[in-house]
Amino acid sequence: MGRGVANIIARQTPQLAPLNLKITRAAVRNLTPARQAEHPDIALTTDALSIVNDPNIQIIIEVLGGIDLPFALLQQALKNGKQVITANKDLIATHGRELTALAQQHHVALNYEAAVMGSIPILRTLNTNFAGDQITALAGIANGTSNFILSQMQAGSSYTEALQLAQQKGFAEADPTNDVEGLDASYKLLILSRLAFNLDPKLSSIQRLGITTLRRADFAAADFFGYTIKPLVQAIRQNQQLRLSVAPTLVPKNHALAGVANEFNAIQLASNNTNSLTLSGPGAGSLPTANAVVADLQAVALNLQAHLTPTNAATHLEAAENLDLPTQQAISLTSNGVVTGLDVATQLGIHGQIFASGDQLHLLTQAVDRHTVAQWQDALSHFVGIQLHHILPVYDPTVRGFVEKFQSDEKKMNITA
Ligand SMILES: NC(=O)C1=CN([C@@H]2O[C@H](COP(=O)(O)OP(=O)(O)OC[C@H]3O[C@@H](n4cnc5c(N)ncnc54)[C@H](OP(=O)(O)O)[C@@H]3O)[C@@H](O)[C@H]2O)C=CC1
Ligand SMILES: N[C@@H](CC=O)C(=O)O
Repeated sequence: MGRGVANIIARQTPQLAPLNLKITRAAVRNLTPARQAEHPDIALTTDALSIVNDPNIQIIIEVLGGIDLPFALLQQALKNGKQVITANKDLIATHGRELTALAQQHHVALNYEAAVMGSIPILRTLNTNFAGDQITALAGIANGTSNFILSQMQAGSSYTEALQLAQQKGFAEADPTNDVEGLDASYKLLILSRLAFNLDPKLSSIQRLGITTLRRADFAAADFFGYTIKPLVQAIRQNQQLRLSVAPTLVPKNHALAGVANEFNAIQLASNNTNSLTLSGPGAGSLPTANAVVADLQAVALNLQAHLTPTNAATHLEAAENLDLPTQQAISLTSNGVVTGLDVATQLGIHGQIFASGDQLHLLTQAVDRHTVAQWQDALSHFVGIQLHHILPVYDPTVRGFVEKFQSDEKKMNITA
């Protein structure tokens, strides 16, 4: 992404030109004469700390990745009075509070729009558009790599092929484990929760499930039940309580989020005044996410020009408690050919629908609480003749304040049907 930022700044658009922005130094891990020759105006170094301590530099943009090194670098940068921009959700989710406090203390900016949902200006929207409103829930797709992989699998690719393509296209993290295990989206959900609800949930309070156990059979079953599968982040607020989840989730086929494909991300906010607001755009990739970094850069540079002291969001956060809401589930199993879906449903007390295809069994269940899901998981892992693949949640937009929009979508479908 660093290259994307440099390319955009070099274009000197009419909005950027008057700001006189110039990249003078950049840190890379592998420095070669050929690489330096590609960027004659930028002094490359492998010593990132020397940039942070350079008195001639006003603004630091961190796009290295990781947690410990950027944390040390950005602490030093803020103490040195530099404006800081980062795209690093791992860092902001983990140490955002300390860094924000440090930025406040030194009267400098700490901006991180690119860290959440790439090109979508969601943090700016949360910071500026809901002053007189209260957000009650949010739902969306926050990881481009997972959405890309699931979209490609639905179109016929294997998981491995799809992941390799996501890596080639620069969507995945250097180590894609965080993408496919839902940790990247969880970090983004923590940051969103702070800005949307002024609450500070713990990473461990997120019900998290990765996409690695999904198979093509799951898409066929979801389709039969009237759904598609999307890597969804969800947050529902009731007073000081939050229900947070990151999981491949069955989304009704007629819902707006079902149509968000490949590396695109989207977010729907439910609030008291606006009911439902949806934003969508590329969530990963060099230029779209660099665009968000440059938007932060413009804001910081305009503040510097106007000698304004920046304000940093989410400084007074309250602890969040866990909320449990009954949710429908989709159970995916392989049978030995003797055990039927009805056997499983009867044994577990499931009232729902069954889809069987060869030895693959899928059950769409009634809404249950977390405790029941855990009991089912335990029972199915000991069930003779059955192999459990996963239990996925089902998205119910009516629970979270998107009621009117969802109903109007349904009416539209009925009229055209
Ligand atoms: N890719 C995307 O779509 C998005 C990424 N992000 C975030 O942006 C950050 C960067 O991601 P991305 O651009 O994909 O990552 P890359 O791995 O492509 O780029 C990281 C850059 O940082 C340099 N670097 C890493 N470690 C060091 C170090 N110790 N000292 C000096 N230079 C170092 C690397 O140098 P070298 O080239 O020599 O290895 C490389 O140029 C991450 O925090 C990521 O989560 C956020 C939104 C979207
Ligand atoms: N790896 C991330 C990049 C952007 O945050 C993703 O796939 O969404």
